[in-house]
Amino acid sequence: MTTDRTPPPGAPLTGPVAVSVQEVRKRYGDRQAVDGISLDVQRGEFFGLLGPNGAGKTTLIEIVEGLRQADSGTVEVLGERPWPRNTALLPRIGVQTQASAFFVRQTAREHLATVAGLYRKDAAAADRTLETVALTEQRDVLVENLSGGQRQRLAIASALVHDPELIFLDEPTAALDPQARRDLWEVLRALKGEGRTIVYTTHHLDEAEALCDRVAILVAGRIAALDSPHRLVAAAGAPARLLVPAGRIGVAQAAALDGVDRVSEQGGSLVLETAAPGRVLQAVDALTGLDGVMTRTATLEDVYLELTGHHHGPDAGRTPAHTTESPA
Ligand SMILES: Nc1ncnc2c1ncn2[C@@H]1O[C@H](COP(=O)(O)OP(=O)(O)OP(=O)(O)O)[C@@H](O)[C@H]1O
Repeated sequence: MTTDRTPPPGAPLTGPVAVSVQEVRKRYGDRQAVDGISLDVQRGEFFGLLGPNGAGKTTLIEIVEGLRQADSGTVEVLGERPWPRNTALLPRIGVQTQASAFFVRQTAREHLATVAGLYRKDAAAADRTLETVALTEQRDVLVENLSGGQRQRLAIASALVHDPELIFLDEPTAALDPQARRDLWEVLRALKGEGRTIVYTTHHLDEAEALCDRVAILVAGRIAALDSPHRLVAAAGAPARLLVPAGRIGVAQAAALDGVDRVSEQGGSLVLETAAPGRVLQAVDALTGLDGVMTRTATLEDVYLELTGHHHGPDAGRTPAHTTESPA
């Protein structure tokens, strides 16, 4: 049984478990791809699996999906063992992969109706799912003529058309332009809103932060962190940065402000690092006013880079991709 264990950090205190992974290991030759991973995914949860290339995400997911056999450990999916290959699970799970295959000479609707037929679902299920992923307008467009974003949505629709309880999505927003990515986020949020459990692999940390209830960060086959993005960021205790346009206050003056830990000059701004942004903002306000002053707070990407060893020092947070910016 999986329900009598202490819930993982950030998880609801009670609640049914969709996926339970206990001490799972998988070795390829001398490469320990998965090295004793334990985690639970709650039903209805949007769970992110993050980690650098080669961290073991795909191997773990494929073990959970029943596509690979673990060397040791136990896995339960919707209360069942996925290995040996458990066909009773197939109608209950949906899988979208980077290698999702399409019937390219069919229209979007024909393609989806074909997939629906494989699960003994009717064409109405295809129409409903096209609506869910906002592809109704493109229903009569040949798959080969769909844009990249539309194809990604069709791949998700193909994983959804049989109405699964649990969905595995592998980098569904890879190669999408920013607007298409944001549009897809709305589709994914709607899926969660329907109560489905989603296991989500991505290299986009902003996306994980925006969508996931909890994330596991894998490093070299082990879990380096597992919690809600918010709690991971808060626990990391990374400093906030206040950016004051250059020339408004001097470096020494800024360094002397109560609560300022470090001051540097970067790209036309004076950057004040602090663990007490409220206090420092007040002090800056009193000195020069807050016009043009920006704050940058730590993000999940900062936590990730710290854990995965790719943090390039205190300036890393200056890159917009690493930070959220908001007017002070
Ligand atoms: N079939 C295989 N045979 C041998 N080694 C493998 C096999 N599959 C994966 N590996 C190795 O196991 C390790 C984990 O790979 P895995 O694909 O699970 O990582 P990943 O986190 O999904 O990476 P990515 O983000 O690049 O998809 C890597 O070192 C990989 O080279």
